[in-house]
Amino acid sequence: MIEYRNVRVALLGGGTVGAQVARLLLEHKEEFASRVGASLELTGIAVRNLDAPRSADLPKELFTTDAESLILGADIVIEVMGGLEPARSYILQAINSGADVVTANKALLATHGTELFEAAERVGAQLYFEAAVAGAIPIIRPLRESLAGDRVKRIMGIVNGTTNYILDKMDTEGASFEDALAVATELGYAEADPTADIDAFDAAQKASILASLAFHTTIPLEKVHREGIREVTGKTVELAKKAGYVVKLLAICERLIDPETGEEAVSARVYPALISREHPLASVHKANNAVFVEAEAAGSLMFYGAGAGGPETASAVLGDLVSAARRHIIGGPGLGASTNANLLVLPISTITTRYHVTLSVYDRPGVLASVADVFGRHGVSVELVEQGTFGSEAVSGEAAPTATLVIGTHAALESDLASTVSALAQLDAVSSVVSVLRVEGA
Ligand SMILES: NC(=O)c1ccc[n+]([C@@H]2O[C@H](COP(=O)([O-])OP(=O)(O)OC[C@H]3O[C@@H](n4cnc5c(N)ncnc54)[C@H](O)[C@@H]3O)[C@@H](O)[C@H]2O)c1
Ligand SMILES: N[C@@H](CCO)C(=O)O
Ligand code: NA
Repeated sequence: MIEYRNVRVALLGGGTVGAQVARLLLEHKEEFASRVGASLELTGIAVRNLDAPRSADLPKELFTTDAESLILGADIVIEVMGGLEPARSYILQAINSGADVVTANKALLATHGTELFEAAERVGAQLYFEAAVAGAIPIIRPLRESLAGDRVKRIMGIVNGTTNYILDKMDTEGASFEDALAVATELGYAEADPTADIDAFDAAQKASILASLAFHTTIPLEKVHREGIREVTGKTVELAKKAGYVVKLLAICERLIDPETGEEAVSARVYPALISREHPLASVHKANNAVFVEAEAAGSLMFYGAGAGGPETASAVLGDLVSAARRHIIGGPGLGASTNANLLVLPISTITTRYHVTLSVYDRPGVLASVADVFGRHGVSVELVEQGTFGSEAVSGEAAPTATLVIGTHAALESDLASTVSALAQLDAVSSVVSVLRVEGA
């Protein structure tokens, strides 16, 4: 029997992800030891409530509420607690006491990443975070290592499992937003506060991490344009379906030219968009994620798989743990990531894309002409107009027939589209602007 050296692993968090990390670590102890060349000893699991139900049957004596003592005795600390504090302080404590760190916490990395990476670099500690973006899918390591010798031009993908689950259920089963969210929460996909998913904070955090790695530039969270799926109604999904599209929450990070200076710049943005049903992203169902990466030399790459879930996310955490443990026993500093390209992050107003504007209009003569005139005056070229009459709306106390107009545009500048929409809302013929959705992936 081989006598392995011990690597002490402290686990912070025993929830959806943490319980599965602990289970797999204990179940495959021998395999981990032979793979790493050291025994990975789980020294404890820090939790808030010792008696909370767990998704795995784990030895009671491993649980503690004293995270700080657990960190003190650890070689590697895995943080799967979530939230900004005390996660930030615990990770800093771990780094400063000589431990390496594995985290799944995108909120923390997108908010305090610079501080944590600098702290790790100062002492040569390793900081791994594969689980923070797109769950089980290997995407951090490909960007940080495999593509480090290439120039990434564009990333487009679905990076939030919860919202994909909701939109998919609305599209395929006609489910209500609320019912689909309840199931996604039950299945452990949603964040502790699902607002983070619905309002796309989670996707924006992931876009900030992806763009920073891809473009070697710190992309602060507040520079990521963010729109969530709260406004996406059953009607929006139904109209999209009729027109041959599906609504997906997309994260897009790309290199662009700054129109003002002619210099290279970048954009990072997250919003619900229409994707043709023929596009590969249209067939990303349930809580799966998919990320397309376009690089100068490599060309187009596609990463697909489970974006959320306990065992799935635990797989990414454990992959990081194996890497960290191997390096821990060999010694030497952790992996760095360069951010010295310092590219400017462009505002959303400078982005060009196609749009579908859905209007509810009064069914009167001349409506189409006045709507088309507004688009023309703002320099937005119309590609298609579709009309369907349904419903009626009260005007000055009387019911008046209303029609739905869907106007598809050619590629237009975001700022021109925004002024078009404001002007449309002022037209007498327009009862309301039902939705404005970008069309991506053409
Ligand atoms: N659930 C997923 O599918 C998924 C996927 C990828 C990344 N993540 C990330 O993984 C992390 C954990 O997610 P989760 O779904 O397992 O969360 P969870 O809410 O199910 O579990 C959190 C665990 O951390 C413990 N905890 C929280 N605050 C604590 C504190 N102050 N002291 C001690 N223990 C504390 C809780 O007791 C609980 O055991 C988050 O950062 C999340 O964004 C989750
Ligand atoms: N709440 C996140 C977990 C995975 O990061 C999601 O739904 O994608
Ligand atoms: Na991942």
